[in-house]
Amino acid sequence: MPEESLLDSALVRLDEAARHLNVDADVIEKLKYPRETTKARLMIRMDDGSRKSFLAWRCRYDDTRGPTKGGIRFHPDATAEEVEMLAFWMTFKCAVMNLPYGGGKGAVQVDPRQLSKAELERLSRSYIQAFSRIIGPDRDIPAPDVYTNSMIMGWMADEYSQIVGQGSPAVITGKPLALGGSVGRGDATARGGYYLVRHLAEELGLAGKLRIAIQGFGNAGQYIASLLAGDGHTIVAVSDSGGAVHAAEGLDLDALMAAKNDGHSVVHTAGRHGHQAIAADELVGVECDVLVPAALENMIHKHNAHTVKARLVLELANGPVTPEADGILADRNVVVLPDILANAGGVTVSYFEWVQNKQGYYWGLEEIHTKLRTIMEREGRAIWQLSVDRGVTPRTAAYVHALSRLAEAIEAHGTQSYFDS
Ligand SMILES: NC(=O)C1=CN([C@@H]2O[C@H](COP(=O)(O)OP(=O)(O)OC[C@H]3O[C@@H](n4cnc5c(N)ncnc54)[C@H](OP(=O)(O)O)[C@@H]3O)[C@@H](O)[C@H]2O)C=CC1
Ligand SMILES: O=C(O)CCC(=O)C(=O)O
Repeated sequence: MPEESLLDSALVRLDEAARHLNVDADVIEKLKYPRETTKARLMIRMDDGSRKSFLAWRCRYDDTRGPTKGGIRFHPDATAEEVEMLAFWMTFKCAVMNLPYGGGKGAVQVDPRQLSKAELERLSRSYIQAFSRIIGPDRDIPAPDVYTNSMIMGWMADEYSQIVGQGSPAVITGKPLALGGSVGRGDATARGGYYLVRHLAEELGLAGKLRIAIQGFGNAGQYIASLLAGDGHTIVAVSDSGGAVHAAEGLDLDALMAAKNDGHSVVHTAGRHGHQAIAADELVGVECDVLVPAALENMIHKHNAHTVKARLVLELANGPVTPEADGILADRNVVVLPDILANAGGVTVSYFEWVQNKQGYYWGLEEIHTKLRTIMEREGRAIWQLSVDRGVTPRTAAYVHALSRLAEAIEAHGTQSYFDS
């Protein structure tokens, strides 16, 4: 019997949502497969004069509701299957937030930490050369993801402009401000999750000062730490790819940020500031109120889900909890605010960036924050209510919420649609 693929494991959530909604079988058939996944081999010149090649992909999963949208990941373990699964999640995330987008994702199989800045720029430009016919401001709009950032988005936007012969900022989001980026995109992923938790605090039974554990200390992890610490909550544990540190009385965030800025792991702070090194997997089970996965997929699984002490799991990462772990957490009354809602602040502010690029008129930070908070609260409230009314987990409610919008769009296109080809 063939092994279950990564996408198959993500589709479990679609099947579950379909059980709670009366949708046509055609809709499910359409959402079960990616529309197109393109593979390329990027060849770049290294600083020592040698050539090196890297596998790369871009998947446009579904464009029924608008141009496909989703980040580009640079990671040594990236695969075509992972890209398709991430693009499937983007399809549902954009529908959850009612953004006029479908879902896409891209990746390069590379450890960018092994490249010089010049090599990284050549690789980023070469990605756009390979996929320039697939992306476009009204076709497929990339953005940052794991181990990519605004500098890389800037190089990519520049390369695309060179290819099409004109400035085209709306082709990519998460750009530097100087190239048409939006204020507020930097911390948007964390800020969206932060607004969501604040809005639902009463329903979630969260009151007073909370103890927070954060897995992953990059863009999403560092910003959520700052936002929650800013409200007086205590960050008791954090991890990165190098390990984890713990301090029951609270970690010194400045020391952690300084270590990351100097290129070290958070473990570098152990033995000082009251920080104690712990095994990376122990982070999932530390005593805390809120656990924030902000690293990679499948980090909370059937072998460690029973160790979770938190009352709430706020999924800033994509796919951090496996379907088996979901069941274990639900049985133990641990609430999971799911990725397609909890981390959707990033793509929402990307949408604001794209709108500003198209209209050529730029908003201030307060306006961005208000718009983001309004959408997070509106969709978060609707999903929470749906989960209460149907007696399902917030994850299933989020999928039901998104699926009803996707089904409506698929049906509205008719039966002879370009979107069926
Ligand atoms: N950036 C965005 O706009 C959005 C990101 N996301 C999701 O959020 C998650 C994090 O992305 P982002 O913060 O942007 O990525 P970053 O590249 O900024 O940070 C990733 C972090 O994860 C850490 N990490 C990697 N492997 C492990 C591991 N095995 N255990 C613990 N930590 C690990 C990295 O460690 P180290 O620092 O040592 O390299 C780094 O701190 C991903 O799932 C991404 O898809 C979701 C929505 C939007
Ligand atoms: O900002 C975006 O367009 C997409 C971000 C992303 O890749 C994600 O939400 O997983």
